[in-house]
Amino acid sequence: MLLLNGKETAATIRARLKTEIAGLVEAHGRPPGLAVILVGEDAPSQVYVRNKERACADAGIASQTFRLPADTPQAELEGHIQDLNAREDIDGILLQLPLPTGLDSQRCLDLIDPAKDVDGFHPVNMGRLLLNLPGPKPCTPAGILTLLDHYGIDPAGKHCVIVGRSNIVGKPLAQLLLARHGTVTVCHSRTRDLPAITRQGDIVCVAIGRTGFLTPEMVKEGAVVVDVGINRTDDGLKGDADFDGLQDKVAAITPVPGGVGPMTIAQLLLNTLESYTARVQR
Ligand SMILES: Nc1nc2c(c(=O)[nH]1)N[C@@H](CN(C=O)c1ccc(C(=O)N[C@@H](CCC(=O)O)C(=O)O)cc1)CN2
Repeated sequence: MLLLNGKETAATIRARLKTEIAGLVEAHGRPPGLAVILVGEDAPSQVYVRNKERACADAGIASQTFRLPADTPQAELEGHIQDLNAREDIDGILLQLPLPTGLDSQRCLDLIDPAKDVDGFHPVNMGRLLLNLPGPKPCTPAGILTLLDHYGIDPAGKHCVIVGRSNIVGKPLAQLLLARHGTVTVCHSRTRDLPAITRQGDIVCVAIGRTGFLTPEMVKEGAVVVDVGINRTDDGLKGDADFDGLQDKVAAITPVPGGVGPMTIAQLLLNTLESYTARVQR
């Protein structure tokens, strides 16, 4: 069984980016700038944002986090986004999701300048993804593709089964795998006889937020399992896949923690660098 080590792979990418960014700062006189907006007190989001801040600092990206209270009015939040759209030193804007109840995340995402949309969630960039045009790719799905590439796992011709149809993971992942010539099936809460479908998967990606949901009976011998779930349990962080049970059956699997999560952050740095490069070359 091959362990798809996202922590190590992300570290390699981040080291390369650090060198590249140092050269670009010399050439252009300023570092890439990332603005992160974090609204409310969601505990996992605080962890993810802190990890993003640390990764940026290490790579030489100037990141600023705007921490806003959970009762921030929609109009005020939208005002912040518009201010950041106008700032020359900001190349990327990221709105950490989920937002507290009562705030309309789609309206906010729609407002982010597509050229600064380092999450790739703006409808224009989602459309570009669908059409296979250049543009920022959502960080988790793009990070998964980079991880598969790193280990020489090519989705071309493979049956890729995705469990979960979120805008952040399932849908964009389906497009990226399709663009890489995978045969893609997206399953969700209304899918009938899910195990019969996951058992067909050469690559099975699970992103539904239920601890240990994907069991050995649900995958075929020699499948590749990509676990996107991060569930906080009394036994620590657990994925959506039963890692221990699957180990002896699969050809490769991502761990949680240390699998897809660190790749999400590496991809954010890549997207920020791309946005910066495009803006300094205008
Ligand atoms: N604006 C966005 N919001 C959210 C995204 C996103 O891509 N953009 N994705 C997820 C959360 N996420 C990024 O923000 C994210 C998830 C996990 C990790 C990570 O480093 N995981 C570590 C464990 C960290 C821990 O919890 O202790 C791992 O798996 O090893 C980074 C980013 C939802 N929101």
